[in-house]
Amino acid sequence: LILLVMLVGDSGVGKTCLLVHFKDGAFLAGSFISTVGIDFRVNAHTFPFKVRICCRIWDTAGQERFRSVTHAYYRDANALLLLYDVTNKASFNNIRAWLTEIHEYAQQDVVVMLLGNKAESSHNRVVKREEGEKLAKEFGVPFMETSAKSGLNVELAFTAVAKELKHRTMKEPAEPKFQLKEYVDKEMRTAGCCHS
Ligand SMILES: Nc1nc2c(ncn2[C@@H]2O[C@H](COP(=O)(O)OP(=O)(O)OP(=O)(O)O)[C@@H](O)[C@H]2O)c(=O)[nH]1
Repeated sequence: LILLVMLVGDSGVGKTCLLVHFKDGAFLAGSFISTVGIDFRVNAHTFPFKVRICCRIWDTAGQERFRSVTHAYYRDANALLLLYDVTNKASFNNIRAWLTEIHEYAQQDVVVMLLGNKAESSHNRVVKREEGEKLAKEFGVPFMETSAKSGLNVELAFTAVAKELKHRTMKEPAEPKFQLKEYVDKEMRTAGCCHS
């Protein structure tokens, strides 16, 4: 069984960098090369550490002109990591539009998680953490801030989604239902990484 996780959000919010960090543990510095259409990055073997499922992660293009390509893939996605950039207000304001699209094109039970990326760049920050939290609450999705540069919550974001998908797939009635939001909150409290 292959589960499909897609990274979506405006161009330049850091989707490719987040994935590269997760995969290679390194920040992709230097020039910004925009993703063209759908880009396959990671295959099944990225999750052997804690979660034994196969996850394929797709990095999508944020640019408007590739949107129709992305739409076509939404319906196959099991989970969507929706990113905005905390140093770019427009990318945050566009989250509502992204969520509307997701509701329109994705599967009804798709797992969505909102990520405020570039959280380490405190000098350029224009979106407060509380704003992200509020928006996520409004739409009933889990939220965390991440940084592909410092590595903040990168592994947690992917692991939490993978765990949720695993629990859904296993459907073991004896086990209590996995609560993605509670898991994320707990992990962040434990790590003490809530404040950036
Ligand atoms: N400071 C900081 N910069 C970041 C971070 N993540 C990405 N960047 C920078 O943001 C720019 C865009 O990153 P990408 O990962 O290519 O963005 P993308 O969302 O994949 O863009 P598209 O492919 O066009 O959709 C690059 O110049 C990165 O170096 C981060 O966490 N912190």
